[in-house]
Amino acid sequence: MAIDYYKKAEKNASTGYDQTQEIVSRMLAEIEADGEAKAKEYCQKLDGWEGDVVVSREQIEAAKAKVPEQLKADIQFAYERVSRFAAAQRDSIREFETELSPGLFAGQKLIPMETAGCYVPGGRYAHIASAIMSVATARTAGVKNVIACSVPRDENGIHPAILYAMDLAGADTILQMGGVQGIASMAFGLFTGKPADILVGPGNRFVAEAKRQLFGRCGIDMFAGPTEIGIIADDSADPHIVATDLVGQAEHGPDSPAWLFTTSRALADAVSERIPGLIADLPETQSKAADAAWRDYGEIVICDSREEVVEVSDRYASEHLELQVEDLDWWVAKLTSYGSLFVGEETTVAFGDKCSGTNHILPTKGAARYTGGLCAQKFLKIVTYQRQSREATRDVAATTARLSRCEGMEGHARTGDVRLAKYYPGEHFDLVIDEEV
Ligand SMILES: NC(=O)C1=CN([C@@H]2O[C@H](COP(=O)(O)OP(=O)(O)OC[C@H]3O[C@@H](n4cnc5c(N)ncnc54)[C@H](O)[C@@H]3O)[C@@H](O)[C@H]2O)C=CC1
Ligand SMILES: O=C(O)[C@@H](O)CS(=O)(=O)O
Ligand SMILES: [Zn+2]
Repeated sequence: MAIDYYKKAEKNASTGYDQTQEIVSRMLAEIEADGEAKAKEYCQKLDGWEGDVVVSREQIEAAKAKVPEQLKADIQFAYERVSRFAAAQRDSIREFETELSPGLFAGQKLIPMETAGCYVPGGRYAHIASAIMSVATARTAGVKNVIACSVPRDENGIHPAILYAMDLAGADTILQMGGVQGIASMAFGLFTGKPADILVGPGNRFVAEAKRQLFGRCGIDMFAGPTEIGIIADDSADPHIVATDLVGQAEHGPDSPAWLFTTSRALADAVSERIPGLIADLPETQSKAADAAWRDYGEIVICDSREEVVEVSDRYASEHLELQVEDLDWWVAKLTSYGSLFVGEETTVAFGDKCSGTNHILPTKGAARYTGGLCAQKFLKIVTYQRQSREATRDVAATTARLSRCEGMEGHARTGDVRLAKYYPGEHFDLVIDEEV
C-alpha cells in the first residue's frame, strides 16, 4: 500500500491521555465521597460559579426574554428536523413476537430508560445545537426524566440560548454545572435524587473521560470527545471549499483533528497552501484554536488509488466524513467506518452540526469502528421475552436438560426435569446423553 503523509500529525488521540485519566478519576472519587459540596467546590474552582445549581423556572423565563426572535426561529428549525429524524430512527426498530416452533413464542420489547443525563458543552463556545441533539432525542425515545447540565457562562449562569433550547427540547431539570462535576452529579443523582441510567452528550477530554470511567455504573452513548473531520477529495474538488471545511471544524479546539485523504497531489498542494490564510482570517479565539489543531493534529494523506483511500479512511474512522469526489455512489457503498457521512460538496459538516436533522453527537477516537452516533435507540432497552405452551415445553425442556448435563450444570437440567415430570406424569424422556464427548 503506497501512502504518503504529505502532512503528518505530531499528536494523536492518546497524547496527554494518562494525565486526563488521572485527573478525572480523582475528581470522580472525591465527588462520590463528598457529594454535592465537592461538586459545587469544583464548579466554583473551575468555572467560577457559586450560584444555584438547579435552574429555576424564573431563570428560564428570563433567558427566553433575552433570546432574539430570529434565533428562536432558528432553534425551532433545528429542533423540528432533529426530532423528525430521531422519530424516524426510533420507528425503524419495532417490538415483535414470533412463533419459533409450534407453541414457542419469543418477542422483543422496547423499554425507554427512566432517567437520562444530557451533557451540553459550554466551555469555549455556546453549544446551542448540542442541547437539542441530546434532550430532544431522549424525549423522542420516551425517557421519563431528562436531566440536562451545562457550564455556567458568567454571573447569570448558563448561556440564555442554551437554556432556551434545553427547555424547548423538553428537559425536566437543568443543572448549572459543567465538566466532570456536571457528569458526576448526573451519574450520582446529586441535586435531583435521580441517578442517570444513561449519560449522553459531547464534551472535551475531561467530560468524555468521565463518561468512559462511569460506564458500567450507568450506560453511555459513546466516546464523544474532541471533534474530528475527515475529508475525502479528488481532482474534481474545489480546494477552497475543502480547506474552508477543514478549518471550520479545526476551530473546535486545539485537540481537534482535521484530516484530508486524497489521490491528488495537486489538490493536497492547493489545500495546504490555503489553510494558513483561512486560519489567520478567523477571529482571535477561533484562529488560535484552529492554528494549534492544524499544527498538532492536522494531516494530509495521499494514496495511489481510491481503494487505498477507503482503507485509510476506515482506519481513522473519522467522526465526520465529507466526500468531495466524483462517483459519489461508489464511495458511499465502500466506506464502512465514520460517525456521519456528508455526501457531495453541497452539504458540509456544519449543516449537520447545527440544523439539518442528523444527530451531531457522534463517535470520536476510533469509536466509529463499532458504533454510530446518538439516536433514540441509545435510550431504549431492547429486551426479549418468551412464553410457551405445555406442548412446546416437551421438546424445549428435554433439550435443555440434556444440554445442561453435558455442560455439567445439573441444577439447570433439573428445572427441565421437574416440568416434564409435572406435565407428562408417567412418560419416559431420555434426559441424559450416555456417549462420551
Ligand atoms: N463528538 C461530538 O459529538 C462533539 C464534540 N464536541 C466537543 O466538545 C468539546 C467542548 O469542549 P469545551 O468547550 O471545553 O466545553 P466542555 O463543556 O466540554 O468542558 C468545559 C469544562 O471542562 C472543565 N475543565 C476545563 N479544564 C479542566 C481541567 N484542567 N481539569 C478538569 N476540568 C477541566 C471545566 O469544568 C469546564 O466546565 C470540544 O472538544 C468539541 O470538539 C462538541 C460537539 C459535538
Ligand atoms: O463534533 C461535533 O459534532 C461538532 O462539530 C458539533 S458542533 O459544531 O459543536 O455543533
Ligand atoms: Zn462542528
